[in-house]
Amino acid sequence: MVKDYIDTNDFTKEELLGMVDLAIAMKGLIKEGGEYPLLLKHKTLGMIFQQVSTRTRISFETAMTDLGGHAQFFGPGSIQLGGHESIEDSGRVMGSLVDILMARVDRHKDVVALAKYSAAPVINGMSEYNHPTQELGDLMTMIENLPEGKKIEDCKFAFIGDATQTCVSLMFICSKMGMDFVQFGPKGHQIPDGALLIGTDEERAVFGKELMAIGEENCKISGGTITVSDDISCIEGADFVYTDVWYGLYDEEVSSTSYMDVFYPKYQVTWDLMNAAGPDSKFMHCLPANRGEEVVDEVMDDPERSLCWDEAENRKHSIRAILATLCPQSEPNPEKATNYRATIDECMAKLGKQGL
Ligand SMILES: NC(=O)NCCC[C@H](N)C(=O)O
Repeated sequence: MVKDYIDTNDFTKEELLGMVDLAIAMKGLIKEGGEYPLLLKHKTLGMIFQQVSTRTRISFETAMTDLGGHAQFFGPGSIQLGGHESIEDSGRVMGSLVDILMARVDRHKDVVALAKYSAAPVINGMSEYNHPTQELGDLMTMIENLPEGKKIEDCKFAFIGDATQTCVSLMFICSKMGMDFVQFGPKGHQIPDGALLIGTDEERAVFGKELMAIGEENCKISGGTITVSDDISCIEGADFVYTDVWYGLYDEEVSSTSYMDVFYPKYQVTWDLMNAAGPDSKFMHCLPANRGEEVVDEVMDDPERSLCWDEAENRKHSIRAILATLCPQSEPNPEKATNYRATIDECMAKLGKQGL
């Protein structure tokens, strides 16, 4: 398995499903009152955030505590990546000070560089390109809520609205799993347009084609399909209907047109839209939501068909599994440590204190 969790395309379908199995098992163990699985006792996670975060930060920090470890928070502005210290140097230094790192970055290339130079594994906590920890949590939520008689590869997934990094990420994981993925969104904001990515229209269009090519490669192996359309009939039969904000963390850099004019009302998730997918379709959202914009309250708060609260909780459960999978564990070796223990005892005795 690769060292870092930067992109789910670096993992096989089986490896990703293995992490979901681990996540569901640890969630069950803790919920049933079993002991916390202290798999990362004394391990430290360094968390770098160049963008704000609620779910991701809390999930990582809580997950480390649950596993017996500790998390350090470096908020926006507190650590430079490529400022007065180069990313190479920060990666080398931080990777030697902690056991595992996560970073939510302004630019995807920075989390890639961090991983290259850090000896410790690096987890991508979201970039302008993708959001792989959200992917695993969402896969877990779908697996826990499969329609009766269906396997994950039998399911259809409809993403409504803008081709955000969350949308692109869901295209990656759905195509990896062999699902039918649909983006129902307006032209100019579809995945092949590279809508959320930074750059000129031409650069984004080239990048959008590359994104589609990655998904299509996944489909060749998995048997999945990818459809992008501005015709609502494309969402018919969807088991999961997902949306994200129309104006997110990275849009300030690229968008000046009114997003309401582009998306409202056609791409708002209402009961009519949910029922156009099917009477039993389930609603999902990575959150935070702009209620009354991309989704109406009645859908988001529906106790039967909205999964978005379970989905938010599953961020923690899935991140626990990612950490347990990637963070190196220490093998205690009492015999080898004997000399060091004797020296420590001597030093402590000189200080008039108790040794080990
Ligand atoms: N659940 C999350 O981590 N949400 C992060 C916000 C994603 C949204 N597409 C944004 O860029 O603002």
